[in-house]
Amino acid sequence: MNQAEPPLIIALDFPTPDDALAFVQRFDHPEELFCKVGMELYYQGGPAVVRQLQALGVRVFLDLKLHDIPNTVERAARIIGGLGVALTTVHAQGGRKMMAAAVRGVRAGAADAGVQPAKVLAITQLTSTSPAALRDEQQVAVPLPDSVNHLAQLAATSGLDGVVSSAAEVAGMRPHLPDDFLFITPGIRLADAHVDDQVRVMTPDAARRAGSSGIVVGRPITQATDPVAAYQHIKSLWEEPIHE
Ligand SMILES: O=C(O)c1cc(=O)[nH]c(=O)n1[C@@H]1O[C@H](COP(=O)(O)O)[C@@H](O)[C@H]1O
Repeated sequence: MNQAEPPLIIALDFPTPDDALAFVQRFDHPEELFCKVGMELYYQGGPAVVRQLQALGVRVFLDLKLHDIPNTVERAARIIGGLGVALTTVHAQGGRKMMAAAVRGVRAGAADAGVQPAKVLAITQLTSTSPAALRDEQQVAVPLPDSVNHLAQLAATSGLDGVVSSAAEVAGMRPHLPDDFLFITPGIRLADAHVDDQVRVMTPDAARRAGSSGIVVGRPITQATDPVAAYQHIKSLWEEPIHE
């Protein structure tokens, strides 16, 4: 992957490091991949699985969605910062002080280890959250896109580099945020495909047109009969030139 291109990030939601590494090695050029290590794989494989992927040249998004008091988050983020990953996440709902603490922690850890600091993304509203669940379960009275937009602005003014949301909310947020702010969007499905537990979904090409900076795709690739072909197909849709 040309690193200047907006990335297609594969969510390596596998139960063991062996599964994840075997998956990555199906590709002729693992060094062209950008992969997400989430809770399932990290809780089993720890920092070692991150380092094994990095040794294959894979760029890593370590998605642990930190959400705790600022001191705890800062100390955990310091360890993440030392791993030399490209991206990491915290929950915007932890608030301004917690998000700022995460950025401080990541930067301190990166400086200690002599690596580039990860960009820190805020989770806004999970793509599995429906407007009804936001209203009835979380008791958030504003429409879902307004809540996402509010959390994105809170993240930006807390020093974060971007947000995670559905691609459906990107166009509404962009005008209110800095030009280099990142909009990383999971909840990607091909047209007419099973959405699994996702609610706010978009196709790869619609996400691109909506202004996503990068997409995260898991099961449509990892559970495909031919994952390499599925990756290439989704990548070609994502990278299709936009015709206005
Ligand atoms: O932080 C994330 O990456 C994330 C945020 C979100 O709102 N929704 C979401 O699906 N994700 C992650 O994106 C991936 C989506 O996987 P699939 O639904 O299998 O494509 C999973 O690893 C989720 O943990």
